Amino acid sequence: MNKKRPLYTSYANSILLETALLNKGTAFTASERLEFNLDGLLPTVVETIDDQEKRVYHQFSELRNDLNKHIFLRNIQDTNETLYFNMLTKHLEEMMPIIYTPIVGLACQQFSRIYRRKRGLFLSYPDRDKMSDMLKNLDKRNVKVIVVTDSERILGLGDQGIGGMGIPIGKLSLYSGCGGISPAYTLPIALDVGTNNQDLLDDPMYMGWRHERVTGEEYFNFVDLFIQGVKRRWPGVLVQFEDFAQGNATPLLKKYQHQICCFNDDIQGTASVTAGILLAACQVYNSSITDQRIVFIGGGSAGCGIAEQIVKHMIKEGLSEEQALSRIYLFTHHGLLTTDMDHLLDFQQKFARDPNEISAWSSNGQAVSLLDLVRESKPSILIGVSGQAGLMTESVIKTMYAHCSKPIVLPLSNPTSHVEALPEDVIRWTDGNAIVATGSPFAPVEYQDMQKVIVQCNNSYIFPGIGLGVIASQATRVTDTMFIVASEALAECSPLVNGTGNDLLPALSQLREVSLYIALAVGLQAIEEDVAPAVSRAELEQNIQANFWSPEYREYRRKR
Ligand SMILES: O=C([O-])CC(=O)C(=O)O
Ligand SMILES: [Mg+2]
Repeated sequence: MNKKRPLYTSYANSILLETALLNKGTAFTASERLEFNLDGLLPTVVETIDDQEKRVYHQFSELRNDLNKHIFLRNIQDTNETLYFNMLTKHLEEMMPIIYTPIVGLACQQFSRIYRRKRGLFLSYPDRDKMSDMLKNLDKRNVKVIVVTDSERILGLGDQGIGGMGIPIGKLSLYSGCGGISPAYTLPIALDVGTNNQDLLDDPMYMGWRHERVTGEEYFNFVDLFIQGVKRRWPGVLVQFEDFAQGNATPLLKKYQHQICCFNDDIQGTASVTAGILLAACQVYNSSITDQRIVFIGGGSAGCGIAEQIVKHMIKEGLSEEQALSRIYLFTHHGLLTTDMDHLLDFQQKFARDPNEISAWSSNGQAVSLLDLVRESKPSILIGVSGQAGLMTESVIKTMYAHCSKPIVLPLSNPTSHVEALPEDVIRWTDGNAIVATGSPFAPVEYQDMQKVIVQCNNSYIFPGIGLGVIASQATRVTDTMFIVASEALAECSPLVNGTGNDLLPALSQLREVSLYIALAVGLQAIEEDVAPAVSRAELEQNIQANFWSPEYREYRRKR
């Protein structure tokens, strides 16, 4: 809902035009131009935001190169945020791949080369004694959502040093563009704890701290300084951890999820969207999540996060934990995880299988291969979270299909170059019978006379709605159950499930509606779990609407 009240500001002259959150450019009216000493600083004509949007969209459309398109959009964002989000919401499907996955990956890799202007906070380890000052220097009094990364695992691209800042910026664009959180309330943060990326360390243009990564106690103490500082500066703020390496992601989540309002998007957001897709697919097939057998390729924190959440849904649907776990197999670069392996990570333990159970599965007397596993365990669902291209080979998919006439195949690794299989291949290898969803966007696949839409199984379906729900309900914690209800809400939005269309998930252009729907479920759950003030459903709905920002200009008055 757009706030129609006038906005009072003491900024004037070119300062007003150079403040991206307030700038309206040629849309300042004649009386505002007089009031704010803007006469002469702008071309004569007074335009509407639609006029401006047409011009910038035309400029955008003239560009041929995706990275240049990204730079162009970021530039509009840095000069006029309202116009940027107005254009983004009008062309979400076209622009999402530019400001978000996959092109944002390239922008992170090239960050120090394409850098233009300041945005967000860079908190570097050598400045750790100045943490409070750095947080104070940012002149946003009312930050409600922070997305923070230490850039060690940017998408599937690994350590990008401070270049990882592109990710929090992109995620927060979706918070505002899809989740209706005003950009006045958002803050991207890069923790600069060094980089182990030698190319960056050797690059004379690299703009981060030229030092190997700080690790262990020093690292965790630094993150803690940051968290405590944020708690003092913006009490109650929602913190989204993004693209931390798996060795740190789970410990940080475990440490802080009961201390502050926070979540890890790669673990919990990815799990939630995947579970939502699986719930929807099960409903379409008239089966239950409890009937599925699932093989994961990759067993890192994201994969285990998905597995954890699937287990919770299975238990909710009546299985014991043991029964649920018996339906899940994790295959990593060490092979199928079994209890006799000595390098299992904490979060992998419960998914490890009894080696006796699988001892006869190998076809050549060696370790069980992925193909052996698929042949013997007969999965109905195959999930790729390996970060490695091509692991879902033709023989793997065909073997799966031989045992399951309607396979669900999710090659989720990002960006596009890291996908485990191309959707068109999976569809061909399964005679058009597979449901395929990917982490990065893919064009629809033509198969015989059908056009198959490839659903994007990306956490962007979930985190904007979680954020909106948390903010509107004033939740003080993000609980696991909020992600469970978010998945169920997402499944209810499935056009195939609710009979409004032929696709498994709503189009990206519907993300605003989806986020509103998820926010309500999340807010209700927060109230139910007593982590948010008790209000009626109607009041919560009202709060969600009141918090839902629309990228339109307001009338300005001078604050004296
Ligand atoms: O950013 C995305 O597209 C999804 C995500 O969180 C990741 O791959 O790390
Ligand atoms: Mg991520």
